[in-house]
Amino acid sequence: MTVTKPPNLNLNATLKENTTTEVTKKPKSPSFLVTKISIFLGLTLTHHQKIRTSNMREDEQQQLQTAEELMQQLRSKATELLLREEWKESVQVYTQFIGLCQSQITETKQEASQLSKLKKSLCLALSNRAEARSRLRDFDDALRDCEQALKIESSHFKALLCKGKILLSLNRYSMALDCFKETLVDAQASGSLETVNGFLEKSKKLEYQSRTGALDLSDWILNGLRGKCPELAEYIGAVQISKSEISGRGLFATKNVEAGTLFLVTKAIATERGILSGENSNENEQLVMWKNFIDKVMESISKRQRTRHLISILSSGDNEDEVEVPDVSAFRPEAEERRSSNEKLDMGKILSILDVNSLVEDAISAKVLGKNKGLYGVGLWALASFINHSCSPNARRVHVGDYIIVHASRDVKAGKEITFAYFDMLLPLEKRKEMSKTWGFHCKCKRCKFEEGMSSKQELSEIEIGLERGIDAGNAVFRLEENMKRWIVRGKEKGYLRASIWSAYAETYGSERLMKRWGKRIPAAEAVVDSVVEAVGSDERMLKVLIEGLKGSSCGMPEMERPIKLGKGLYGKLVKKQALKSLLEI
Ligand SMILES: C[S@@+](CC[C@H](N)C(=O)[O-])C[C@H]1O[C@@H](n2cnc3c(N)ncnc32)[C@H](O)[C@@H]1O
Repeated sequence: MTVTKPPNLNLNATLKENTTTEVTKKPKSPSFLVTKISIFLGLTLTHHQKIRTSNMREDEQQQLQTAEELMQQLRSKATELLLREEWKESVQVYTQFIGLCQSQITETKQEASQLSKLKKSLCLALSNRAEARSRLRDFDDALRDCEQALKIESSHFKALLCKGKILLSLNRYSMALDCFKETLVDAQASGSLETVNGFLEKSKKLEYQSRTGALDLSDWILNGLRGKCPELAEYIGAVQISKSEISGRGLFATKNVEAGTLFLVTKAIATERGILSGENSNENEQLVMWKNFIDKVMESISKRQRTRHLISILSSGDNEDEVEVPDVSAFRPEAEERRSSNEKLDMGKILSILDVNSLVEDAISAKVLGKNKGLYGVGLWALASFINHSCSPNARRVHVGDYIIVHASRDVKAGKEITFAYFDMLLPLEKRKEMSKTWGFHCKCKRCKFEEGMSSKQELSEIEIGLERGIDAGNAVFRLEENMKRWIVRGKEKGYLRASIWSAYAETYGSERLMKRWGKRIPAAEAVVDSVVEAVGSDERMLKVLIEGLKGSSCGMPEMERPIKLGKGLYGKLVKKQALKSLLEI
């Protein structure tokens, strides 16, 4: 919406000084405010100049009248700005109005009827300022405005409606639901029944989702991910934060779950997205995106005490084993707001925290639903930041809009640490070491420890080097399989080594020529896929091999169950079986 500012109202410049005027501060005297505000706003000065020059001459009545006139002008300016969606300026003018109104109430003698009129005006102004503040995503202050308005009039329709909307934005669904229920009383009279019912439905749906984790994105997915992303609710499943053997703290399952089960759904503290110019994308493009991302995080910290607190408990990479282990309940949207701001959080620390915890949405180990191709995204998700990396992960992340959904990519037992891959784990040890180095750590996962123990095996490095130099993929697979028999490698460990040269397996199973030559001397694709999935969880590339194999055979229903299970590990329980089939194109 393009709008021009009203004439004579250079609010940005003139009101700067007043932007910090808070309703909680002690109100200034009416005459002081009247004069000051009039000058700032360039309103009808003659009256107020009179007040200033003949301060003592004017009687109280005249002052009241003047204040009333000024309040009227302020109110209409603020309303005009609100309608123009000039939120910041509207907050500023409402702040002036509210200050004046409060001082009229507390510091001047008013008749009962006049006092009640003033209180009504104050309530409305507080509700309107809350609306403008919430549009600026200044939710803490907006909520305070609503609460102040509701202290004056507990059933004030606009304040309740605005409070409900803010609570929804803060993902406090059950509180929002209660709030909207209260607005029902006056909704009919104010002609807003339909709006209120819409909000009621929405909060009911989200409250249920956040309690049960029951998400169903089937329709949206079957519809080709077109249109707006579905609305999601934050959800925390059977998880807790504890000390990790990998490093510092980690997230742990508190009960046995099967592949596909949701662990958590959380909204980003901030995200930044942009289209990079593909292979030619230069460092500058990414730097600009990161700068914007950091700005957004900073803004969020400055506006919300809770964000500040949550960020302050994330790892900055230093002394990770000594930092406190927070309770997972601190991440529930309805958790008590922390009012204290004694957390030390300077710019240097914030940058380290972002460095350690930010995730790139379209990493190979993540799934992004409903986003244009080529869109690069980075974000910070507080609770997901406690998930350590593993090269044999048991969870995956799916990105939908600003939400991250973390689910089990294979069955997970109670008490096990939940891990996902920060980078591609279908690579040999040395390549993965290089990747973890760029993340600033030396990977201590079970698979890396096992493969480090195998590094003395000359044959293994010969296979890897051979592959880099372009030896026949089938030959590499054959050699690894034969060597594993000799080394007596079993179970999951077989899966680890196979995962390390997965590209050779995929190439072999996908090539008629290679299968003709090696097919009878290497294990069947399904058995290899099963062992790799068991070791490192579901991945699209294994699914591809499986589906290609199935397409080539006349498969019956039992064979379909395998890709469906793999698909669940990939997409979680976000999609019903039918939608999953169409997603997998089977
Ligand atoms: C997003 S945080 C994960 C949570 C972190 N452990 C904590 O206590 O807050 C990422 C940091 O955890 C540590 N980390 C994660 N995965 C690891 C791994 N596989 N091996 C060693 N350190 C790891 C690294 O210090 C990394 O910078």
